[in-house]
Amino acid sequence: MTATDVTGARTAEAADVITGARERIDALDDRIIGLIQERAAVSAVIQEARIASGGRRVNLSREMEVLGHYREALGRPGTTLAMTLLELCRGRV
Ligand SMILES: C=C(O[C@@H]1C=C(C(=O)O)C=C[C@H]1O)C(=O)O
Repeated sequence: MTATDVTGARTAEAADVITGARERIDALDDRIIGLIQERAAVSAVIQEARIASGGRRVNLSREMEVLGHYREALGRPGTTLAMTLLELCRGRV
């Protein structure tokens, strides 16, 4: 397969731009995944402390704050993203 095949570009110049930009996206995705894993670890500390104190794993008022934060920054899809993040961090409710 040629670079143009793989990228969908019709010229070698466009294929070069796409290949370089895809490398940056892959690096960004690795960082995003690392940040999500770090978030989940911090979230687990909070959840374990609350459960050990006799409380519940989930705190809905805090989750509303998190959802609002993402919605304000990213619009409607931000809410969907935040819901997925919450599920990754505390499991399904
Ligand atoms: C981390 C917490 O516990 C749970 C997980 C949350 C999260 O990952 O952001 C938010 C609320 C809670 O359901 C918290 O209360 O802050």
